[in-house]
Amino acid sequence: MSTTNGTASEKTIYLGAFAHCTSQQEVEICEAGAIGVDSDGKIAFIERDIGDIPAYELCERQQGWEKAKIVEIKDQGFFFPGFIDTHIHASQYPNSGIFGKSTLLDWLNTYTFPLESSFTDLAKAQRIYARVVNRTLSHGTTTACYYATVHVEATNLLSDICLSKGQRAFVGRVCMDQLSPDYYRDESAETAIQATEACIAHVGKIDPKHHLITPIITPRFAPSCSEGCLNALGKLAQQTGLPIQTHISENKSEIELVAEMFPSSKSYTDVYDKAGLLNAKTILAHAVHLSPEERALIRSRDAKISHCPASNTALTSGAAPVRTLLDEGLTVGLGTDVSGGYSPSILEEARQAILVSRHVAMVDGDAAKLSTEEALWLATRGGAKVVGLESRVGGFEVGMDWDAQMISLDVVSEDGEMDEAENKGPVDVFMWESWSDRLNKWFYGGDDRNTAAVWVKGRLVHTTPKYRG
Ligand SMILES: O=c1[nH]c(=O)c2nc[nH]c2[nH]1
Ligand SMILES: [Zn+2]
Repeated sequence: MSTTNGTASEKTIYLGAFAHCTSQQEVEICEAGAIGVDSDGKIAFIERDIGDIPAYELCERQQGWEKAKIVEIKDQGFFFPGFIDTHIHASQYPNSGIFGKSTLLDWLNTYTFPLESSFTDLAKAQRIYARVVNRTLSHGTTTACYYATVHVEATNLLSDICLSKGQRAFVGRVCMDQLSPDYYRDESAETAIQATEACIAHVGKIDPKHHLITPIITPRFAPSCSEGCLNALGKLAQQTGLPIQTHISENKSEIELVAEMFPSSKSYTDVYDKAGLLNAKTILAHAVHLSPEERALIRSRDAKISHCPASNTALTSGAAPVRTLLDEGLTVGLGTDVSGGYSPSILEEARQAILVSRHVAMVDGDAAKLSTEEALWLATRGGAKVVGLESRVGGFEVGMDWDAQMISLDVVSEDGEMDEAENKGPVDVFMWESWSDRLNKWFYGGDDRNTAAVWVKGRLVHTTPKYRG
């Protein structure tokens, strides 16, 4: 049962192992836990060592929880916070995996603009957006920062779909009034602003308090926006207090283009800063080739970074220096950047973050390597900070929302057999592994077949047959 504001209506106690990041370097694994979630979808209590206490006794122990529903992990799995995708193009989902040998600027013209321009067709938009929301939920993404297209109706449809399916989402109508094809662009800065305001007004009607859906101001990137458009979007951000998302410093040709197009700006970052688009609610995707001065400016404005390693590798954009970004105190999360990135899975993105950090380490030294714990931190707590929701999601603490996933692992029996009908996941557990080993096996080998169930604000938004709640 869900209420209109997208929260659970039944008190529930989640029983079994749970894991979450307690710092950038540490994952707490609790083998026998109990997490009580109230009717608003908020965590009301956490018990860390319930031992063999039966479920009914647990309910009686907590005043007012006698009739609570119990959801128990029955295999060797664990609860984990939902993932946060800080940068994904919902409209590009059908192009996942289609990029050939292209690099950013020809990729946009060859693959991306033709697909995005077709979102005048609302039936097509409905089909694609329903699919991408289902798919990301099935991979455990409880919060997503979406780019839609320039089309107001289709962008509003994406907001409607996220709301009805219960995914927490930031939905951006893309602004692009220059250097874009004639068949796909805003006529002028004024029309870009009007269309953005129309999308903001729509969310104001369907979710006025932004319980789940928040509009996000979205200049595509500096080359596709005139100075007038950037300035007007900066003003709109200031008037509304809404967050901002854009791309920065992804590819060397793009950076040269920005320098040519904005000769009075000191850097790519300065273009956004001058327009009033660089503040604590700004999400900058990629940030591969930033200079030390640009990183210092971003830090001073408290703007956030979405690291998109799969996309950066696929489009040969470069390897973002994540260790440097973190050491300098910048806030970083992960973005799938579908369809520059080929996968809608943040777990896959976290693995890619680790592998890319190895490539950086081969040049810069071992300190550049990210650990499993750090990658999981970026996927949850880091992402939560990037979207300004760190007090509500990304971990398990009293008062936070129950945005969570149930991870299930298949257990190989004593004789080496498995019930193939029941066990279809990619990760086998032999029961001699430590909990930390199990977490690593899921991290490197797992996929959506391990994501048995997903909740947002306590509302069950995705299940597989593995879920027996
Ligand atoms: O990865 C990217 N995807 C895009 O759609 C885009 N547009 C501008 N710059 C971009 N980078
Ligand atoms: Zn992108």
